[in-house]
Amino acid sequence: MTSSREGVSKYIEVEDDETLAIGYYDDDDDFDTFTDGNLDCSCEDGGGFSDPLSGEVKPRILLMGLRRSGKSSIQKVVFHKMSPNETLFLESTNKICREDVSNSSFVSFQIWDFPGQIDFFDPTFDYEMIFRGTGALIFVIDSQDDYVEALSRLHLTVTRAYKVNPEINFEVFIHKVDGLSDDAKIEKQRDIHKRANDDLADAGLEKIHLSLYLTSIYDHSIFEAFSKVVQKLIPQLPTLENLLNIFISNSGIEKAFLFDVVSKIYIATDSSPVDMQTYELCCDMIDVVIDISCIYGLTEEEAGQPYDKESMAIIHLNNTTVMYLKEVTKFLALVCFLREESFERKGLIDYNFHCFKNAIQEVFDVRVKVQKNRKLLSQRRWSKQAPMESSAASTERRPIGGITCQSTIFKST
Ligand SMILES: Nc1nc2c(ncn2[C@@H]2O[C@H](COP(=O)(O)OP(=O)(O)OP(=O)(O)O)[C@@H](O)[C@H]2O)c(=O)[nH]1
Repeated sequence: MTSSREGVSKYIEVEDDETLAIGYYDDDDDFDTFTDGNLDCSCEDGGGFSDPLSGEVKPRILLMGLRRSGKSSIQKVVFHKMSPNETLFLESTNKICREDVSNSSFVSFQIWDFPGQIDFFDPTFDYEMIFRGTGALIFVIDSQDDYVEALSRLHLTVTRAYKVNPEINFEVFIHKVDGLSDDAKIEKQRDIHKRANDDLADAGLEKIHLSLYLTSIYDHSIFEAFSKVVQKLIPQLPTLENLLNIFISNSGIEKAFLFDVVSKIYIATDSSPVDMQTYELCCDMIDVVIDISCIYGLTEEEAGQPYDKESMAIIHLNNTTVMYLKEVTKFLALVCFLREESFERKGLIDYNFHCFKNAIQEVFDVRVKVQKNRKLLSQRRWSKQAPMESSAASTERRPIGGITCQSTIFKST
């Protein structure tokens, strides 16, 4: 399964304080510039879940850390399906690279991969401009290396970013933990957590919250960590969680995940705890569905979409658990875990799923409306044609939590 943009990665080169050369590296590695500066690169989506809002401001995720800590590898493995072994041949990044990830409307953001050493004192580096529009800052620490320098860099980066934008989520990936024993992992995490927080406390910045994750590109931990980072940037998350809770409790399902199929990031799950094994099984199931579909599901005339409206799969595990995957949108899948006896009421589950899908559509529609109004508002602000306070559009904004889903879900008995 590939995004429709595979092979063409969009990048941005920071040239000076104000000027950004916007363009992309194509397969022959030439940097081509968009003359009109049009950055809209969301995927076309016939399923009705595309984002028709060109010019929408997407949350920005920054990947920072020392040289060779693994930033580019993370981006390539999670978003470009690069196999972990291939990352051995990645060259060092020497300029800021930007990529738009627009798999579905809920998973839509920009990733900025920074070269190892950013000099905050370099006058040509406008870090204020960069941090101002940032949703999450991922700082990657190589756990197989001495991390004293990384910690001081983390401190400098976090304090600078916080001063510019206190809303940023600070995420620390303690990376390359594949070479460590379980005890060593816990010990490293504890030590890094303590030292980083002590440094912040010394600077009087104990209110800054750092979230720590143990990650490796050689297992699913990097996908799980990225899922959590992305989830924090989805304003509709509580609504999605709520919908999943209602769906599973009325259908006899034990656990359900809403997955972005392309990246295998789960954008929401019900409120019961997630264990790594369950998450890994879901990822494997998605791979199986896509692989089987690629091999047996595509006719020669088809342009090659292995995931579509018809996509669904049922896997019976040997512990009386059933895994059930259903297509929600062109880019989203619902993966559920349930007992065999609950699966006997498949009709009820399918009906409830239908209601769930409609509810997701409603959430999406509200989001589109909010974004449209925001765009309208900013256009008006720029053209100074209408005062901001009296804009009718602003009255249209309503909190996403206020959605009432009208679909009736039937209760499993
Ligand atoms: N063992 C292990 N190696 C990793 C992991 N992630 C990345 N690497 C390796 O780390 C090396 C550096 O990775 P890069 O992704 O180029 O690092 P970077 O941070 O982008 O480096 P710069 O571009 O120089 O800033 C590569 O050889 C990767 O194969 C991991 O999870 N485990």
